[in-house]
Formats: sequence, structure tokens, C-alpha cells
Amino acid sequence: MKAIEVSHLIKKFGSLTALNDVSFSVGEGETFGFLGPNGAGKTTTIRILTGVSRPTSGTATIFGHDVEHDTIAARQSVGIVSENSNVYDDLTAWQNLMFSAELYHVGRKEREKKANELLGKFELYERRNDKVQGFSKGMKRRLTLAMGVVNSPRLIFLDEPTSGLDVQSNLIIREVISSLVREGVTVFLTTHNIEEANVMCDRVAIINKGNIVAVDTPESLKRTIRSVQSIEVAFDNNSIDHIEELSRLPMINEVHKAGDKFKIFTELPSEVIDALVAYAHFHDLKILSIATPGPSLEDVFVRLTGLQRAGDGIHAID
Ligand SMILES: Nc1ncnc2c1ncn2[C@@H]1O[C@H](COP(=O)(O)OP(=O)(O)OP(=O)(O)O)[C@@H](O)[C@H]1O
Repeated sequence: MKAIEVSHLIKKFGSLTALNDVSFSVGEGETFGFLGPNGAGKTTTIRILTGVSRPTSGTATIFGHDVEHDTIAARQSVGIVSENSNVYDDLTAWQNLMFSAELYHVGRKEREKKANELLGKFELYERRNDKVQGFSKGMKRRLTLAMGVVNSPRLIFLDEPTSGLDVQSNLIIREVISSLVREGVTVFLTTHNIEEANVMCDRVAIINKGNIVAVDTPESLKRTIRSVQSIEVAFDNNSIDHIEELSRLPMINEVHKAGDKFKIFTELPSEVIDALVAYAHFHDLKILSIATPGPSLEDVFVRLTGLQRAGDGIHAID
């Protein structure tokens, strides 16, 4: 049985179509990434799957239970960790965990055992009796995640689990998610962070403006996009406007600067390498390094969603 089965989901807010005929499924034990820019429909999808919001049309099931008509059963084996911390600042970490466990109807003995185990796992045990108001953002996020899994769910929804966190919290959270996955838990995570999706997910759905534009493994997504093959080249002299000059060469689709290198997109990498050697010779340049790393998941994402690069970030065209 599938952990999640979504079929032809449509969600409208007035005249705005937030989800436009979205279908996908997630197998049990899978780590599934939902990747998309702001406003793509990620949170709307999670809200429908967790029974908080109703779809305009279409269906969704969690372990075979319809989320709209059989909400309690669908919610039973689910943990939810939202981006905005739902911890209570004037309670201690321990009290927050107890409160969350009570909401999930976890029995008293089991509650305490689980809380001790989670506090250790999330490196919060020493601070268990401190009020949360003194916690850093990363500690709060770790506690939120612990609260979301206190009922030992078979499926967890994570909305942007590591956004805005320091490196240490980020690593702890990723490690804890990986250990849940090893225990057989299914993970559905939304993220803007392409690298996070690449390292953590078995499969990734790319969603843009309410439409699923691709669902596949990170590796296949990279392989199938032939037109985003890339070459990275560095020259010993950057006094020439290489972006301008290289863009004029035939067979080159796009050029941008990445640190001290130039990243060139082409469908014909070996021909372009020959052309780069000739270019260097013509301008009396030395090629310091040249590599064909292949498309990154970010390249695929940019291509599929029609987003544009600006500096190191990604920005929507409109
Ligand atoms: N309650 C609501 N009323 C009206 N419009 C809404 C509501 N909730 C979401 N939307 C709109 O639906 C679209 C999808 O929003 P959603 O929050 O699902 O995007 P998202 O992919 O989670 O974005 P982000 O990464 O910024 O959280 C957006 O255009 C948003 O403005």
C-alpha cells in the first residue's frame, strides 16, 4: 500500500488556482521531496494531506485512508512538523514534549520513555528543564521536530525542515531524519533547498505555480535533461568580458560566472571544449581548469520552472 496517493488535486482560492490537477504517490519508506519556489503550492498540498484544508476537487489518501472523508484514521499514523515553530515559549522542552504526546494520546509511561529518547537524539537533553524562550532558532526547530515524532509516526510531513538554520542544527536535523528513514519511516519534505533534496530524497517532485513539472529520482532528473549539460572553465586572465564573448560562440546556450569559473550550458559538450581551446588560443589565454560536471539538480530545477539565476540565488522571472 502507498503511504500517500494524490489524484487530480485542485485547490482554488477565489480566482487563484493554487493546485492545478496535482497527482503523485509516495511509497512506504520513501523520502519524497516537494521542491518549488515561493507560492508554488507546497504548503497547500501539505495542508490538504494533513486534513487542515479541503481540496476543491480530487482525492488524497494516507495509507489508504481518504484525508477528507476518513480524516482521523488518515491522521493517526502521521507526524507533522511545520515551518513555523509551534512550541510554547513559557514551557520547558520537557513540558512541550509531554503536551505534544498528550495531544497524540501517547500513554504516560511510553510518553516519558519517548521524550527521554528524543531529547537525547536531538541533543537537547541537558536543556530539558529550561524554558524554551531562551532557546536558539535551531534548538526550537529541533524541539518542534521531536514534538512531531513523539507519537512514533509511520509518515512525517516536514515543511522546510532546515530553512534559516545554523550548520550544527542543520546537520543534527538531517541526521535525525536519516535515522527515522532507516527505521522505515516515510518522509515527505518540502524545501526550497535543491541540495537538500538532492542529498536526502529518493524521489523529488518539482512543483511550480500549482503544476507538477517533474517527478523522478534526483539522478534521473539530471540525466534526462540533456540540454543542461555544462562545462566549467577557468582562464588565467579575466580582463576580457568572457560572458559576452563566450555567449557569441555557436553551440553555447548560456554562460554565467560561478566563482572564478565560467559555467557554460550546451547540448554538445565535446564540440564546445574544442571551441574553448580555440578561444583561449585566439585571445592568448591559458585554460587553468576545465571540467564537465554534468547538470546539477539546480540546473534541472531552473530549466523546468522557468526561473532565472541572479548571482548565487534563484529568482522568479515574474
Ligand atoms: N488561505 C489562502 N487564501 C488565499 N490564497 C492562498 C491561501 N493559501 C495559499 N494561497 C495562495 O496559494 C498559492 C500557493 O501557496 P503555498 O503557500 O501553498 O505555496 P508554497 O509553495 O508553500 O510557498 P512558500 O515556499 O512561500 O511557503 C500562493 O499563490 C498563495 O498566495
